[in-house]
Amino acid sequence: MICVQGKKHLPSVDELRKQIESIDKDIIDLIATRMEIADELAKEKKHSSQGYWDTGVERAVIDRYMELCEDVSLSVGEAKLIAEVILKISKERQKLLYDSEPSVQEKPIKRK
Ligand SMILES: O=C(O)C(=O)C[C@]1(C(=O)O)C=C[C@@H](O)C=C1
Repeated sequence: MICVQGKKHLPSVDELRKQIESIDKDIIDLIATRMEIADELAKEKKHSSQGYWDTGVERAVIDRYMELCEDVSLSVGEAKLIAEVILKISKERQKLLYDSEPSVQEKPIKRK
């Protein structure tokens, strides 16, 4: 709620849509940054001969989202759903990268 000259002013539909638009931009920026970091992680895991998916970490990510929702207006189910969608995208990208990025052994040795 916005106060104009001491009077309470209920935001209009347009104002609320503007707020949502701005938040959507932040969400996309943050998710894209998270995906870029997960891409890097996938490359590092491949270079150190680790598998690309880790179900233990995935469980911890979902639990983290479910705990984080306790302080905000999201239900546990909603937070879990968000975590699952993010993990689904992250894992698909990791698999693609893992399958395309050459491993240490496969990388050509640079000779001078
Ligand atoms: O922590 C990792 O090992 C990651 O690769 C990141 C991440 C994630 O996006 O949170 C992605 C795939 C794994 O299965 C688990 C977690």
